[in-house]
Amino acid sequence: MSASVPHQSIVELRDVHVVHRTRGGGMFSRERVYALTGADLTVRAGETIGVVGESGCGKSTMAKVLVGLQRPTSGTVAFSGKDVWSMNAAERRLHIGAGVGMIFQDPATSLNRRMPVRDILRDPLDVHRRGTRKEREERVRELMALVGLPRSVADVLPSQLSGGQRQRVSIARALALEPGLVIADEPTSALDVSVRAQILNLLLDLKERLNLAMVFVSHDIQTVKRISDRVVTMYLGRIVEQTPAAGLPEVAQHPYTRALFSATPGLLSPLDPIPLVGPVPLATKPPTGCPFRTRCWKATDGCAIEMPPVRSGDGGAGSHEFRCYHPVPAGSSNTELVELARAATGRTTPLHVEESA
Ligand SMILES: Nc1ncnc2c1ncn2[C@@H]1O[C@H](COP(=O)(O)OP(=O)(O)OP(=O)(O)O)[C@@H](O)[C@H]1O
Repeated sequence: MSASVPHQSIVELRDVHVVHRTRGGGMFSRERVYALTGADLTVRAGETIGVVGESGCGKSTMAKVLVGLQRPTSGTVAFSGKDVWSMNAAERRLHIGAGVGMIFQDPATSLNRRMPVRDILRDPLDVHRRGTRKEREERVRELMALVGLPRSVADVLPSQLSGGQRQRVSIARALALEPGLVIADEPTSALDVSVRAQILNLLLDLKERLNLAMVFVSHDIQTVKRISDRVVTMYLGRIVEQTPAAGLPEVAQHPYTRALFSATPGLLSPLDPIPLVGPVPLATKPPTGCPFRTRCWKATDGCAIEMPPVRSGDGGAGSHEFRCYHPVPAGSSNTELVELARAATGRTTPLHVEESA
């Protein structure tokens, strides 16, 4: 994105690819899974970026790259301007660990089951040698108060806590070293519906109070739209669009973003999904050119030749970009797009039906 946005960048991904090698092509051969392809993303101080896309499109892979848990196959990941994968492991841990905190989907598996809450929270402070022992104990108490955990749970194990309390521990741990950025990968989806709103509100409150930047990965598109400044749409390992959240879905110009949002209950009334053709291709065999062309009602033969270059969208210089040869005119109504897609494809099947095909 352009340099016209005033905030300082915390993390920058440049042309990042993640390719996994997996068994699947027979006993002795390995298949390549293209989990992330050519990702460019800048996360700036204080902003909230929502990441959306269907299952398997690479959201978690990108989240792990952003927090230094996944080494890219190629491309650069720079924290505060420094390429972290050119550092040695110890330098990288120190550099990233202090700057970025990660909140995982399921606190039942992401917290050390043998450690009491106090030790879980003190661990990052010990590793990073923050303050004296007494100061670390004081910081643990502060963190517990920050996330609304009673002092009485300091000595209990995660298994003795409720799901909501466990996620509060994860949030406190992610904030232990006062990072400028928190990556939250589906932070509420493993929780009971009754506590989801509390945890989300806690995160938003902390974000404001501590002036954190946040990358929020979620299938809950309505929430993503509500809480984000910017929304990144991914499809088959690619970032296909970045838009300002305000004005979504009409501001979006990539046909996939419009289709995804049109299939989201609660955003448009009545729900009127844009029909798409066929299933999502396999991540082992992504199409040539634009990855969405096999399902897109606007695709032409030219879309198969190469990935469309980045174009600026009408949603604001520096904050709206997409990669498409045949973008939707900004402001097009959903009804208009549904009619065009039906006419072009002869299909009426909505996205969420195709997803399970
Ligand atoms: N360790 C791995 N080995 C092989 N393939 C992997 C590995 N991790 C992820 N993948 C594959 O990479 C692709 C992207 O996965 P990723 O988990 O990033 O998607 P996602 O958008 O987060 O999905 P979901 O919304 O279901 O969590 C998928 O095809 C997935 O199966």
